[in-house]
Amino acid sequence: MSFRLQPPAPARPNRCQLFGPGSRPAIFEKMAASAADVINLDLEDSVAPDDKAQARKNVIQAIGDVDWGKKTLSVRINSLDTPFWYRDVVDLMEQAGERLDQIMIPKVGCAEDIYAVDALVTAAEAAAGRTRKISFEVIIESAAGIAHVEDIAAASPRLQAMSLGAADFAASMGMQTTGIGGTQENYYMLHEGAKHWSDPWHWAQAAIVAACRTHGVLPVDGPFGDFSDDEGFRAQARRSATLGMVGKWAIHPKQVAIANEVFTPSAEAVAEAREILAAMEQAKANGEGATVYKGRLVDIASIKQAEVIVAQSELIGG
Ligand SMILES: CC(C)(COP(=O)(O)OP(=O)(O)OC[C@H]1O[C@@H](n2cnc3c(N)ncnc32)[C@H](O)[C@@H]1OP(=O)(O)O)[C@@H](O)C(=O)NCCC(=O)NCCSC(=O)C[C@H](O)C(=O)O
Ligand SMILES: [Mg+2]
Repeated sequence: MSFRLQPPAPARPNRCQLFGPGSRPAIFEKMAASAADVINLDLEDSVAPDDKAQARKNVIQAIGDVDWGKKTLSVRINSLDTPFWYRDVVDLMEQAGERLDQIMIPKVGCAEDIYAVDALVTAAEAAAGRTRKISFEVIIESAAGIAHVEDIAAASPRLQAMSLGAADFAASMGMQTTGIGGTQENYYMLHEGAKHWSDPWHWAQAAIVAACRTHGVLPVDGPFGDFSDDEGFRAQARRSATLGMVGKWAIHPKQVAIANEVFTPSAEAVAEAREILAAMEQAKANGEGATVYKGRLVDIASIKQAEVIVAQSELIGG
């Protein structure tokens, strides 16, 4: 470890973030009744421009009226290149009340985008006499966003989570696809005539995880658009979890259970992690830094790996 220690990410469950358009209040109670850890009420791209003002009112009313339980409640505001975002922030801060936990800032391209929202939120928060500080989450979904990802991760102490937005990211990068996440038919290696598909989202995800882990922010995988493809969603989520992401968005309620399952360590994984910790306790008692567990090396680094699994399990009450 560097002399500069890696800060911990916020200790709260973030296995699934369920989205719903702010212009569709009929689904708010269903979102609240879901098993998602985080709810994202959307004022941005799932809301048509003519519906923005009404969606804002719907969301503000629902924040106070609906019983959101212990979920993290987040509202996605409009991006900073629109005329809508400042009104989103001001109305939320002045009218939404203390139950709102988080603001999601989309299409972040540089640290200054967060600085601008932070300045507005800080002033409005003080003026409104809010006692709980609003936290931020951001979406990396542009070439500029991924180019400046580390600066963005360090931009504000309010920042708790960062997601990859595959649709806007693909558009900004000029990728030849209309798919939102998942396998891309033309992204393959050819070996002895057989196609082997690669993952075009991998490098961006890895960059996000590294930036987040450096600055104590939760890395999250964004949407998987084809909600009829459960196995495709599961495969994408498993890759994300393996890379260090803590959760994934759901754009349909049927994706919630799969995300929760993938981002909850299995009983077997937790049992194995605890056995590794026990094996290393025994090794320490024997004056050894390394030992053999099920025929493979485990050493002091293995303790940290096992602790990741145990901590993930304990966070969700396992
Ligand atoms: C995708 C949908 C438009 C589908 O809606 P619908 O046609 O109503 O689906 P179903 O008939 O299959 O619904 C079955 C029941 O589930 C309820 N429902 C639907 N959606 C939700 C939801 N999000 N949360 C809770 N409950 C929901 C229906 O009411 C049905 O209930 P019942 O009749 O009682 O059985 C819709 O799911 C939807 O709008 N999804 C969210 C879209 C969204 O928020 N998009 C923004 C995030 S993705 C993005 O922005 C891209 C990103 O930024 C990037 O760049 O990558
Ligand atoms: Mg987007």
